[in-house]
Amino acid sequence: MNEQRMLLANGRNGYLKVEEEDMAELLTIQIHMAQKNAEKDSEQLTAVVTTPEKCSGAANSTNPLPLKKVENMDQETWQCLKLNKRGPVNVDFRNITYSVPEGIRKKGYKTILKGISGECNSGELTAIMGPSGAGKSTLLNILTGYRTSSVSGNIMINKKNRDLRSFRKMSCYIMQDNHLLPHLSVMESMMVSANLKLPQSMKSDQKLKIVLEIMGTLGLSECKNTRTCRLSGGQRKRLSIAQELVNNPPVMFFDEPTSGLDSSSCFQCIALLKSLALGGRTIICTIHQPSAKLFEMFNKLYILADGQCIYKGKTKGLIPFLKSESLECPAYHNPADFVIEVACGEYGEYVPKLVVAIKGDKQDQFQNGDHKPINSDSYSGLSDLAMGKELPYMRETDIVDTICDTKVQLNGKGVCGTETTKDQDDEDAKLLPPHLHTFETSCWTQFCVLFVRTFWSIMRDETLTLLRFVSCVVVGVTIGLLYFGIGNDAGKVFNNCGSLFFGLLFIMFTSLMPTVLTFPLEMNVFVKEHLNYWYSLKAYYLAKTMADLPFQIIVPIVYASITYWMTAQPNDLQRFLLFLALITLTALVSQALGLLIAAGCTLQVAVFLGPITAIPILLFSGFFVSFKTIPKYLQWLSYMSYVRYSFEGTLLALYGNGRELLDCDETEETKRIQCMHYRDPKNILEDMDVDGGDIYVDFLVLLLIFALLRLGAYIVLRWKLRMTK
Ligand SMILES: Nc1ncnc2c1ncn2[C@@H]1O[C@H](COP(=O)(O)OP(=O)(O)OP(=O)(O)O)[C@@H](O)[C@H]1O
Repeated sequence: MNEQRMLLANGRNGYLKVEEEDMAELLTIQIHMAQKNAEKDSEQLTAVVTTPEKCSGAANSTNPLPLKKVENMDQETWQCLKLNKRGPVNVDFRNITYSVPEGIRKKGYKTILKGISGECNSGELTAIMGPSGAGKSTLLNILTGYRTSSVSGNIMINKKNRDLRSFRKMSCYIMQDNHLLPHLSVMESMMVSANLKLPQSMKSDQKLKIVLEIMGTLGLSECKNTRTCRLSGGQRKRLSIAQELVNNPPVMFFDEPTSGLDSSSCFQCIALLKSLALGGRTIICTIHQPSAKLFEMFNKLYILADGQCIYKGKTKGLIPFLKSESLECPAYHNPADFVIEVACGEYGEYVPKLVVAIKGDKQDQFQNGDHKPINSDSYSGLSDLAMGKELPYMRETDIVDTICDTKVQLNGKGVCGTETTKDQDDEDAKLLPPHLHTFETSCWTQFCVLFVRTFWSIMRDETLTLLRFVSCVVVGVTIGLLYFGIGNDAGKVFNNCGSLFFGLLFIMFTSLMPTVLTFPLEMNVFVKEHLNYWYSLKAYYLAKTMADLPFQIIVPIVYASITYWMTAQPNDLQRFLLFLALITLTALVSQALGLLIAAGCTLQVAVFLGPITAIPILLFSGFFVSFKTIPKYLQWLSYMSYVRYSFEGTLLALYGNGRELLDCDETEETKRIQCMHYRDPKNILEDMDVDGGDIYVDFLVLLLIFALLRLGAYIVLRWKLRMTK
């Protein structure tokens, strides 16, 4: 009775007949793939469900089985939503408890999940529901493996203990906020995903075919050239799903997939999840309060109230279950609303009663189905693994058994069914064959793909990139005009030092602030993609910093070239090149500082902290207060100020190394004395307190600070990733 049979007729107006007792009475899906252009690029997935909205809960089994009409959906497209050549992946969790420290001093503990258990099977769409604060997102984060610390209990994959790394590889987590890079088009975003998530050995045209198929199926072909920042909420959601679908993961998690969508888009979204589940995947999502129409599309429900499970089982079993506990859903009332009201205590203190009831003998009655996954073809990867062969495209699900078996063989005892802890995960990871831990592509490929993506993102960020260039030209010309031709004038030495210092200050802020402003936003995308196993932190960090390098170099070079000649600094190539190098190095150090601040803070904190850190750096740079006049107990701060080395180096580059005497045109007696004093560049260096300095030491120290800041930013990023767990 519970078998699913899908009959697909080839051709544009094929009919898909799905027989499934569980869902037969609940919905009639009509997936309409409208063809808008000759190449089928504009296919739009629209789905219409007709379902009784009354609070019947249980299905009427005498109804004739509905015929699902699929228009314009050829077999190839349907295949795209199907999970081929995979065994089912069932996720079981037992006795999950999660506590967090509570209170300002964190002395107490708050238990958010209180020993809950359940199972999510392949071929099913499971909804985790409950009132706000019930613990839905927490449970989802634990199931996905995004949260591992302070969690106790067992999570099992196909009845065997979960190995976190390999599970991450075979699953994906689509978060509530669709974190996408705004300046990439839909097609480009998809190709980045394909190039990172599909095996390196796969040919480009094959990857393109997969991408086009998925885009067509999810109705994204029409907007393939649209930048993601211009997509609608529904399109953004579909793009997030499409990106993860590229490698055909058998387990997909969604956090509030319908949030922010209108009712039609909500319906399209859940219809899509349903299609993915029908394709053989295990689909688990949290949902707040679905409409009756959406509610009935779910195969299974897992309802939480105050961290405890008050119902788990088939959707159609909910109303009979509540009825058996004397909770009668009023006629024409949405069952989803009703159960949330019950969970909130609107009908009295029913939660403890329901918790006990669903834990007891009633769970079998409502929970288990007679579920049978669609794809039961099994694949034994064990022999391949044993032979050290590379496993073919996306067979992780099949590897699940192998992983556990391998562990059992390796450690000589069964580890399945033991408590899942972070240490355990780490321990397990060590036991696994190394190639199962790795990403689909090599570190070099990841770097190349991410480098190109970051480079184009910066190029297309017209506002910021253009602003950086325009401001450097405008400020450069303004400074040039303000201090025009003073570089060789002994009477205007201090004005010249002021122009040099202002140049460093300008370069410092134009490098620091864009990084501080943009990096925290990018972090969300990075965390999502990294945790979904697209690429390593190493590859990302290298690509990110290298792609920004040309911009960090060009801006100071343009600025320095304009001001150097306009302010008539010495006509000497060596001095000019040293000046350029120092300005550029200052820009790089500032960017590294911005990166460190942005990596460790939220956007709000970073925006505040960025300019604030600049104050002591500038104060102790030697321009406002000379080193000798700084109180002894504060002098160490001067060594920390990288602008001190930049400024000292700049003065040495321009006035040091045996520069000829400067011009002096002063006629006024008092000024002439000072002017004659500063004709000798040595006196300038002496009075600026840099005469004992060495320009090459300045370069070395700047390079050292740059390296330390970059390393610091990497460590902070790594630490932050750990903290998210
Ligand atoms: N790190 C934490 N420290 C303290 N309390 C926390 C922490 N994380 C979660 N909580 C609390 O745990 C409870 C469950 O949070 P969770 O985000 O899982 O709820 P939810 O059911 O997803 O709610 P919503 O539907 O409103 O998003 C909330 O009361 C929340 O305040």
